[in-house]
Amino acid sequence: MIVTLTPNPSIDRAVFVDTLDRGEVHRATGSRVDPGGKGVNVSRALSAQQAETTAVLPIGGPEGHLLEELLDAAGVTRCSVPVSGSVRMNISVLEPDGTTTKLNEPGPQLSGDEVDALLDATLDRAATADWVVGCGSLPPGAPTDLYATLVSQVRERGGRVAIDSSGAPLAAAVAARPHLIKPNHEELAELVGRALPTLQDVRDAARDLVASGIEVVAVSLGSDGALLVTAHEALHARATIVAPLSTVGAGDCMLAGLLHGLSSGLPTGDALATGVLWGAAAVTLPGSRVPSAEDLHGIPVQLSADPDLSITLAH
Ligand SMILES: Nc1ncnc2c1ncn2[C@@H]1O[C@H](COP(=O)(O)OP(=O)(O)O)[C@@H](O)[C@H]1O
Ligand SMILES: O=P(O)(O)OC[C@H]1O[C@](O)(COP(=O)(O)O)[C@@H](O)[C@@H]1O
Repeated sequence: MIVTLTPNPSIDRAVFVDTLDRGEVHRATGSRVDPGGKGVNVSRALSAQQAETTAVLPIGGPEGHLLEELLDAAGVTRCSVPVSGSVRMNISVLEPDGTTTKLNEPGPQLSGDEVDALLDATLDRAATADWVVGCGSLPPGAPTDLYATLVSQVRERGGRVAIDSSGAPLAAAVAARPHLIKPNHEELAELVGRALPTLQDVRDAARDLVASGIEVVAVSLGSDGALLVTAHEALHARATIVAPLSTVGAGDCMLAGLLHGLSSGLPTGDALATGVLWGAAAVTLPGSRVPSAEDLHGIPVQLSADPDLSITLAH
């Protein structure tokens, strides 16, 4: 069972336009609404593959009601923690060539009691979980060390904990030594404070983090797939998608597949390949739709234990 904590969930509204011109009126060609937030997406991706998961999240305001309805309709088991502010709405503007422009709101102000209630609800479920995962940005009022606290408390209880965040909350969590982190290329560069133009640069940065006490550093690299580094190996996997539709939530699906593989007892390489497959399948789908079992068919994944480290990464 995988428990996700999303301190700052969202309603994700994807709006489709022919081209995006700043300052102009646009007639959208379509739109869709999905439940959102990184941990929510991890739980959605797991549920869509019949894997056991519970999403812990704050719920407040009319957007909170809608989020609960959407999660119930998707069959995602949830633990809602009532809060006084409203869940945010994040907007993605999608152009036909796959270019995605995102507008993420800050989220509601949480009180200290609301933050404590979120942590307690997550830790209550930690005993029965293979993994506890803290994901996404923090809303106003949540302390920067929220994920660091989650890491220490799950560790104290003997559980395994993964973090997918960015900036200061990720840096604080890393100091508490989670078992796994899943930064993307940009988040890893920010974490280590330098540009990482090649796969070797990414491997070296991930190795430093492993040396600091994190067991698994899985770096998602967009169209370049993902690199997973442990004390013993550096594995690379990728899948080619010719016409990506939407990358929103691809990293969350990749993390869901990786954790599902690890908790099912797959060897690390196969777990990575599962993550890359789920991430690649996600980019073939509109908005932040998560892949079903059928969506995973026919996408070949190349896995290498000895990747060409000299390649320059796409971004
Ligand atoms: N253009 C693409 N082609 C193929 N796979 C992709 C593409 N973009 C993303 N992916 C898949 O989705 C995963 C996550 O993408 P990435 O953009 O790195 O994550 P994030 O959403 O966290 O920024 C990648 O590891 C890869 O498996
Ligand atoms: O918590 P953040 O960093 O604002 O991100 C939240 C947004 O990210 C998502 O989880 C999608 O993630 P990515 O596009 O980064 O893969 C959306 O569902 C949500 O709107």
